[in-house]
Amino acid sequence: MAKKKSILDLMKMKKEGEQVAWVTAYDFPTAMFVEQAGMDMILVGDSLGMVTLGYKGTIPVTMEDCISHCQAVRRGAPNTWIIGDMPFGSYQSSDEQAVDNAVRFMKEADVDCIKLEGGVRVKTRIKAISDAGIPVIGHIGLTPQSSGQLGGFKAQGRDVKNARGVIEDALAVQESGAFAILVEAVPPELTAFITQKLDIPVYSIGAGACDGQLLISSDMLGKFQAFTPKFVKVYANVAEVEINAFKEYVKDVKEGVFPSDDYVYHITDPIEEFEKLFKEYA
Ligand SMILES: Nc1nc(=O)c2c([nH]1)NC[C@@H]1CN(c3ccc(C(=O)N[C@@H](CCC(=O)O)C(=O)O)cc3)CN21
Ligand SMILES: CC(C)C(=O)C(=O)O
Ligand SMILES: [Mg+2]
Repeated sequence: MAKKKSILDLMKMKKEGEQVAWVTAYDFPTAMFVEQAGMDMILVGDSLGMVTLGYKGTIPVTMEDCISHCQAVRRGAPNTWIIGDMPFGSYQSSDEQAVDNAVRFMKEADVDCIKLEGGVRVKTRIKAISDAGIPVIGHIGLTPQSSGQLGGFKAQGRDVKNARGVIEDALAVQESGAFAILVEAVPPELTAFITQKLDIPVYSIGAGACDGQLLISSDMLGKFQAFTPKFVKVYANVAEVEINAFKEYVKDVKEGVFPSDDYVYHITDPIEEFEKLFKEYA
């Protein structure tokens, strides 16, 4: 089994040009499979609200939801770098609130670092959490928790005015002490510029080439049916596999094909003894 990565390994990978591959996971079995596949990191995204709980967005997700999913993922992937995703409302009020909740992720869920959304406007939050000794990943570009302000889940930085804002956010994240940054849904030209401008690793979800790539596991496995962002490469159709299996089971049950003799427990006393017992109670 591969040794769990440290922050130094991630820095070294950037320096040596080795790409970092990561996905989201939300539950114990997926975490096990991801670790067995040799993934570099796992994000327990607040996207769990959409892909495992069925919410329309990430706003309703609570600290308790995140902690409980992080715990399940840690049990499944004890040797993988795990990122806890701070949910909406867990760092918006104050630096103190942000530190308290980041500490909860570390103490209660044994994550390796936390991620939070925003650039310029969360500078003091990133600094406060970093100063508490907790590694922080920034998250800029399309920030789903503020999709209301962005007018929906819309790609960012496509015009020069908006791209300036993304660059300012990237600089703010690095200055504040984050050890890495995730850029979501911006054009590859902008990501490339940010990657050569910053010293810290730059990772992408839907933002083209840089130091590593993230995808939502449910999207790449074909398990999320509400929508599929343009940037998702679909590697499997797990929904189809599951639906077909459930259909077959329904058919077997209705037709009395299941359970056949292979799927029952056999008696250990002679049948005559059982018949006597049944007669006694008949
Ligand atoms: N399952 C899942 N996968 C994701 O990648 C994901 C989530 N959920 N939830 C939170 C955010 C939202 N994501 C998205 C969603 C849509 C686009 C997208 O391609 N938007 C279109 C516009 C759609 C519209 O017209 O509103 C675009 O061109 O920007 C990008 C990222 C990424 N994140
Ligand atoms: C969309 C990604 C980057 C995320 O933050 C999540 O999965 O919650
Ligand atoms: Mg998130």
